[in-house]
Amino acid sequence: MRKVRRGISDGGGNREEAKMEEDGVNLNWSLPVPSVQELVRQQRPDVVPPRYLRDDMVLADHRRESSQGLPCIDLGKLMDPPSRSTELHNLHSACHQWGLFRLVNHGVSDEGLRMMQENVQGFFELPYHEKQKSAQRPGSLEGYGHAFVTSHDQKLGWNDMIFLKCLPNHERNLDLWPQNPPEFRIALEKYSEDMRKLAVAVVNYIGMASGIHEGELDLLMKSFGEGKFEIRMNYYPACPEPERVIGLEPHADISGITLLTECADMPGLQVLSNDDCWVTVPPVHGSIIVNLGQIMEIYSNGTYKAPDHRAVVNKEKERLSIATFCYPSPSLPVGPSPQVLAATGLPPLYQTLSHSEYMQRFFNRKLDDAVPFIDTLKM
Ligand SMILES: O=C(O)CCC(=O)C(=O)O
Ligand SMILES: [Fe+2]
Repeated sequence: MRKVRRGISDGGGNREEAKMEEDGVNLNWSLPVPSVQELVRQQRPDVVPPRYLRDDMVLADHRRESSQGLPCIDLGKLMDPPSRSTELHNLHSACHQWGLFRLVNHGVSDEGLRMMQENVQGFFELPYHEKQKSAQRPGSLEGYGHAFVTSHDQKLGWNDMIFLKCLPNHERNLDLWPQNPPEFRIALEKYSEDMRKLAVAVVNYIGMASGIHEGELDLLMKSFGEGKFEIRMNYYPACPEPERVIGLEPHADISGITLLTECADMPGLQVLSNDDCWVTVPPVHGSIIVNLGQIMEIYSNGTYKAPDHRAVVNKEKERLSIATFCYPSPSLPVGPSPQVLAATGLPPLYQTLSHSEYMQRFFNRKLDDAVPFIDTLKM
């Protein structure tokens, strides 16, 4: 069993949580907590306030390894018939061993990436009261705030975020979309379209690499083309004691795949390797990090993995990242691929659920550290 908690922040079994569980209240919301960016800006602390201290988790776990060996996949080579089969083989190993890879030649224009990154940076540079116009409303995770804070004494990540539903269009809550910087909305619309196109292409090749073909492959691509795209923009301020906090705590995404870009060249993302080391994924200008989410781990019947990853922070400078969570259409059940099962001759490791049941199980699950979410879906 995996050691790392999945998907949800530390809560530690206190009274509020126990009560929420009794009441059947789900976790698709977050308590308002102070902005870390404001805390740093106003107080310029020399030491980290107690609520952010994660000595328990971070120090025990702070072995680092070089990034050598992290896979890099070239989408141009996948698209080009003469180089395809070698690159599919590399993609298969990347998804199997890491569940994460750097993608180059991805076809998203530098201009599109830059415009989005500048607008995200511009949003976080606004005065607090301006950002608060997009603040999360009670009972929802969408908007400017924090995710998965469910009790008043819960430890916090060194992070502020804004989380917005982008596609399909009718899922947008435009009242939460910042009007400032003035080009933010245009940039986000364009970026989410770019991410949709890219996700369809990436999923096509991940499907091929896992041995899926014809009708099922078409269905997989179509369902990502019609899928849900949700974007989380993260701001991690510089921290006086970076080794004592965590930017974003270890988790695996519940998406199909996640496409991650970074606004500058500050490292922070780390992925857990097969031999349990946190490996830094250094930013490389213009590339996009792809990590598999738990829907793809289930779809591949466990052949591919949704890796545990986390973000650490540093003393020198803030770091900003943009994570696009790409989900297949809710009409596609979440379960092992019939063609993968047929090709491997293995029994299904996971149950097949409707998309809404999968999401409900995630948000309604018990805050039980011992069992990672994906393991609760095993047969
Ligand atoms: O900031 C990062 O590099 C990681 C972001 C992430 O994992 C997430 O938002 O789910
Ligand atoms: Fe993530």
